[in-house]
Amino acid sequence: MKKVLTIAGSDSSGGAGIQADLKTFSAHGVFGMSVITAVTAQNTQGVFAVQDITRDVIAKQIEAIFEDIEVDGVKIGMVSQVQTIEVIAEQLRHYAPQTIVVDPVMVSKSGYHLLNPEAEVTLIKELLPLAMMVTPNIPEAEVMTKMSIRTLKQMEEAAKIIYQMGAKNVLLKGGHLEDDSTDILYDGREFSYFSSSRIATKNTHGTGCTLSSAITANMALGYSLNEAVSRAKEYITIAIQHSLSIGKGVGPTHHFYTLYKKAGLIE
Ligand SMILES: Nc1ncnc2c1ncn2[C@@H]1O[C@H](COP(=O)(O)OP(=O)(O)O)[C@@H](O)[C@H]1O
Ligand SMILES: Cc1ncc(COP(=O)(O)O)c(N)n1
Repeated sequence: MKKVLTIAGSDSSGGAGIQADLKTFSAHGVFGMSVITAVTAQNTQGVFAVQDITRDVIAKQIEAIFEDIEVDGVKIGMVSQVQTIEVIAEQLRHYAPQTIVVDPVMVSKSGYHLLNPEAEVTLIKELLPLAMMVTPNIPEAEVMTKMSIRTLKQMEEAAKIIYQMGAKNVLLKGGHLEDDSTDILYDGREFSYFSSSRIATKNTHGTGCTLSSAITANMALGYSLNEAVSRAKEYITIAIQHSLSIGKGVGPTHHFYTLYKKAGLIE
């Protein structure tokens, strides 16, 4: 069985972060492991407190996994602070796993700064050069490039700038634009487009976490980069189509719709 690691924050409400990542891994039939960078007190309505995990405990979690288990893919989500990023980068340079997907999580859908703004530069400098792929959403790409992004043309321009920052591939997600949800992949030579109709729902908590985990799982399973993104896009689209109205705010996606359907557990 393929073994995949998420390095990210915990979301107590189970919709985003570590919890979304592990559910996505399970739904893909890969074995999920986790390094927790921060514990958030969070639900569908907001983030109410964050406890960062110390540098030493993050280092030890990574060491415990890599010294014992072969890792087929790594996904990085919420990294919170400068020292968190530095220790992750240091450890990953040492263990050098083949596939690293970086989701540059900055601000939650509810508006909370999950990444200290002072750490934005560190994330770009330390993590992008290690990344097989980086998956910014539009607001994150705007912070990274300092440009305003409203059109597909501007998404392409931004993807080129982010590529120059060191990631081998850039997947710029279009979930925050108004038209169809088109994600653009740039590999330094050409663009590929992954499109779906916009689904009318407020329940998109954890969509970015889910997409990057699905890409990582598919890459670990041996799919090519383009296939991995295409399958992940299909997965997130179904997960949003069948998202769950849990809680009073922005509800989570449905990770097991396809599995339940196949097993005849739902109509
Ligand atoms: N309303 C929607 N309908 C269809 N796809 C969506 C919708 N919202 C987001 N997506 C897709 O979900 C994935 C996550 O995108 P996005 O919401 O931009 O990221 P983030 O969760 O990081 O803000 C992308 O593939 C995007 O195209
Ligand atoms: C621990 C953690 N990691 C990531 C997100 C981003 O998810 P979203 O953009 O859907 O709020 C989150 N809310 N919490």
